[in-house]
Amino acid sequence: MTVYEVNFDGLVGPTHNYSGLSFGNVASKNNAKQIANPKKAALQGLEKMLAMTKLGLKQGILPPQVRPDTFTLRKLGFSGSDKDVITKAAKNAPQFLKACYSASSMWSANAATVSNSLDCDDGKVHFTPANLSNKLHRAIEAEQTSRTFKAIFNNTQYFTHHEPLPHHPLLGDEGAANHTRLSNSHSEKGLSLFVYGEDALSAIKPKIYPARQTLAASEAVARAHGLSESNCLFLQQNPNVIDQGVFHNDVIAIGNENVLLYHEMAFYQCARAVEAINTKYQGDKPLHLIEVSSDYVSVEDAVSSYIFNSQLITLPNGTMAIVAPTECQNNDKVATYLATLCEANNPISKVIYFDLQQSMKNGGGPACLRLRVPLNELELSAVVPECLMDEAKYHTLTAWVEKHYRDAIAEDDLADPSLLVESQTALDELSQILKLGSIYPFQMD
Ligand SMILES: N=C(N)NCCC[C@H](NC(=O)CCC(=O)O)C(=O)O
Repeated sequence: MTVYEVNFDGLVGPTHNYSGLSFGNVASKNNAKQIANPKKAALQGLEKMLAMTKLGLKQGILPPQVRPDTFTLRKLGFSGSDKDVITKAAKNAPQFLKACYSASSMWSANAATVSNSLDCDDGKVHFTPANLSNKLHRAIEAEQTSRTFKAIFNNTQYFTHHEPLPHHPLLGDEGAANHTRLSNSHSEKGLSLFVYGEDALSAIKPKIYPARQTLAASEAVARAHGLSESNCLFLQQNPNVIDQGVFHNDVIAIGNENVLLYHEMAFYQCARAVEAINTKYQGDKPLHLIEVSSDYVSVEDAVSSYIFNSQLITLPNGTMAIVAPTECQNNDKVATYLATLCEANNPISKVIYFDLQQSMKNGGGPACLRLRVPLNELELSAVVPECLMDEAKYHTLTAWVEKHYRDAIAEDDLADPSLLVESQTALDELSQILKLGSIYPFQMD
């Protein structure tokens, strides 16, 4: 049966802002305190989703989380009405208020690790929401992510949902941003490549920035999903590139079916890592391991342009395309490299550029904005259909964004309690558009 890679993009939430929350993510730090445009951010994301459907791909939509997260603020000791909670947090702990206001669930590559049912011992699609333990503003996503997935993929005949791993430094899990799958095609068994930032038992670690994904977490996810040893490979990310701002593997490598595009500095002991991939790969189609030398694209250019955070997609005609941010087009070296790549002997035939600047300024490129969910036709028919994109849904959602979103949010706006009311009103309406029922805590009171 054909398996489609269905990209579920995180719809940008109404509180999108730049708070400099992600230590180790260069863009987040550089753009902190700038004025964000949530309306533009959401429309840029929807544009990409619609374009994917026009290319003939299946496209899903993941609703944003509710922000500000007053439930977390209450756990932190702020009490009274919601208005009181926000006012007190703004005055006494602005850093916590910012964490509870982040629209970071848009970066759905970090929402979960998802395994193709062909790879899992029980023949079901497995989901493990990422605990995102390394950053407070992201760690608070896990609970709602679980609820949302259970609502969208709500058929136990096809889908198995695991709990996020426990929050502990040994078990930091950042989801699919550190997982890719190599295979003849999505419709055949594949090799799961898990890339971790650190192993607690080893001294090989970054020195400046945190490694967010641990080996123990990757192993636990593979175990829970029932992946076989012969179909999994655990590789360490090069700690030196983490220290240059490569906070997830998807900022330095991207895979799709029988192609892996990676920077020569991506992996710890890169030559050995590549040998291990070659040895374990079981497909009979040639595996294209495309190494990008620093002579063509430096790590610095990779981080500023996000070339590896492109989506590598298989088009209906069997060739592949790279969906890249316009920052790549604006960097001569990177644009030249991409043009050359399309001419070379590999399945990649074209580059499609998107303006995703609002998300990019927080370190989130095209690949961060989507979670790959491999689904065969039966599994796809079990997904809540309203969560799949088409032209009509695009128009409904753009109208919804135009109605509810602000076009500017600055740091001081976070103290304004009316933003909470606007956000909840918008999401209440969205959960009805997507026919998801009451998935948000404020709807359950
Ligand atoms: N590479 C992938 N898959 N995802 C990118 C996530 C970007 C996100 N940025 C932020 O959370 C910044 C929020 C702020 O600073 O306001 C992060 O660092 O976790």
